[in-house]
Amino acid sequence: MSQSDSSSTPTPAGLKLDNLPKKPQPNSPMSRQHGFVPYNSLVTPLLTDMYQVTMCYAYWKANRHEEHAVFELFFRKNPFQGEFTLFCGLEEVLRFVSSFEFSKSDIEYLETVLPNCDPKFLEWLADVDTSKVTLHSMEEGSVVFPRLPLIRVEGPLGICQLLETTLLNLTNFSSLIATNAQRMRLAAGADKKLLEFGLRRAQGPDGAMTASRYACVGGFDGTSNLLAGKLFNVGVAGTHAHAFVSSFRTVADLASTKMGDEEFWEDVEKKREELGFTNTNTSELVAFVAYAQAFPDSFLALVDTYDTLHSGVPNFICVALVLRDKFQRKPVGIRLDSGDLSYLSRQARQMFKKYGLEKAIIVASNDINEDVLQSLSKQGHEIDSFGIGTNLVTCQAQPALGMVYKLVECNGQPCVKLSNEFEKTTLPGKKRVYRLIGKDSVALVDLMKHADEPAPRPGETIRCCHPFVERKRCDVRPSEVIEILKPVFQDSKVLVPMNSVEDARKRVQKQMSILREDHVRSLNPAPYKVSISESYAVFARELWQANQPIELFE
Ligand SMILES: Nc1ncnc2c1ncn2[C@@H]1O[C@H](COP(=O)(O)OP(=O)(O)OP(=O)(O)O)[C@@H](O)[C@H]1O
Ligand SMILES: O=P(O)(O)OC[C@H]1O[C@H](OP(=O)(O)OP(=O)(O)O)[C@H](O)[C@@H]1O
Ligand SMILES: O=C(O)c1cccnc1
Ligand SMILES: [Mg+2]
Repeated sequence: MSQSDSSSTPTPAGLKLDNLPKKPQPNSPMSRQHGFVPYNSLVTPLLTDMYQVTMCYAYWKANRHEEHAVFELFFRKNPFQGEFTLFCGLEEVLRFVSSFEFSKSDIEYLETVLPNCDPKFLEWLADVDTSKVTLHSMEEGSVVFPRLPLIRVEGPLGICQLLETTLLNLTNFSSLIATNAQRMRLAAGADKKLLEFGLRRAQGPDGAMTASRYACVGGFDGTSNLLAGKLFNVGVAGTHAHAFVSSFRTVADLASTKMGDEEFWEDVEKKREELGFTNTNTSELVAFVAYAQAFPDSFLALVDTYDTLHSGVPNFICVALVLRDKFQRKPVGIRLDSGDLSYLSRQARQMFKKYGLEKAIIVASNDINEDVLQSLSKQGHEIDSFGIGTNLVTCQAQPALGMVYKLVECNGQPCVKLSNEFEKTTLPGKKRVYRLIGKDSVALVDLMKHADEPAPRPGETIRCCHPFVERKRCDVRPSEVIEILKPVFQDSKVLVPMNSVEDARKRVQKQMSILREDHVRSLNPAPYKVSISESYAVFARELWQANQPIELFE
């Protein structure tokens, strides 16, 4: 398998999409300050729903656009019937927020969409920036749970409102993909190589780039997507397709039957006779020789074009033995792309052992998903590496994560949204979030407190209440307390390092290791506790009650 990998962290400037440049506005104080721009040139203030701009206009008309607002971004249910989620997309959010400004042509377009609006609003909009916006966030790659604020956005109401859709767009899919990838990693086992093969099936170019990047954050080892390799500095790898095998017919299709000055093809044919593989497909054997001539130290053959066990694997063995024994080169292995992957991988391994090729690697692909990985792990198999495309990048098992962005405070007053479904009721007011860690470095509970309550301290007994079910409470005495919602953007400055994929991937591994096994198992996992302090519980309940009209029955 041809592979490349590099671990150095690229500079932000080096990460710009070469072929889709979004140049910062030349005179913008923001862009001058950071030079951070989103990877994707479509990520601009106009990549939003129209209602954000119309609401902003109405706030402006009511002279409320400068009122101080606090919004929180969160989701209500973990995806894939699981009990954990990986939070991702922060870096692109920071790139977006720090370069936020409407271009002249954006404003001209908005004028056509809102022809009757006061021109002074558009003048105001043309000057809008995020210098008065503050962001607190979970780290990229954090393990997170329902109802926790993942990003808190504070600042002028009109401007914070304008950020909603884009922030959701940038966090929903990246978090979903990273979570999907991590679930596949758990199902496959830590020792397997996982490769993302989904570019051809992804939801357009940006879906593909996001999937390649966050699959690697979530635990994949690399991707077949070369542009992702270049831009995100992730490992790339690949084998070959059926077209390569079926394009060859006879030995005349080889430019030469030799490798260097030595005969190659004849020796391979002799080997086939010697081993008694009389029925294998000769055109496939020719294709394998051609591939080995091009990649003598990374020869990996797709073996299912004609017949995996009666042609592909024996042909691979013939070429591999000649490569190794005559040329002292390194055959790598095979790829299985159809059939029973458990059975075929075990049969192939047995054949490899018989001919002294026991170290040859077996890559498997073909519509693999989390369930197939789980099932293969139970059945037993000899696969070293999985190539996974469609079901990873399209998140077939759940195509969207329901991240939302809700107003929790405005002009110093807490705000709520009530709902018949209690999960949809919002938690009002500005909150701080703590992860309480137990004796064995295991995460016990996440606790939300009102922003002006004192932080919990290690060693003290802390009463933790269920956000909605009053009788559900527990006491926790943590060994460690970590504040997990941290400042990331203030006074036009990004306050955290821009993560490389590798940093985020390491964070994912570290964070997964503090979760109890029962929260991550695939079948009926146990929910992780997300709780609120007693005093916050009293405050929230009073507010919910104050806002809920009381019906009169007669
Ligand atoms: N041992 C196994 N246990 C569970 N699932 C498997 C096993 N082997 C393969 N699979 C999965 O079963 C499905 C087989 O799909 P399908 O029937 O379309 O493939 P195929 O007929 O083997 O190959 P193709 O149609 O591509 O020639 C795939 O999703 C594959 O990942
Ligand atoms: O199955 P996925 O998880 O999406 O992995 C990627 C697939 O893409 C390639 O073939 P393609 O599907 O294009 O053709 P094939 O089905 O005929 O092999 C490859 O051989 C894999 O089967
Ligand atoms: O390199 C491969 O084998 C590959 C890449 C993309 C899709 N399917 C297979
Ligand atoms: Mg396929």
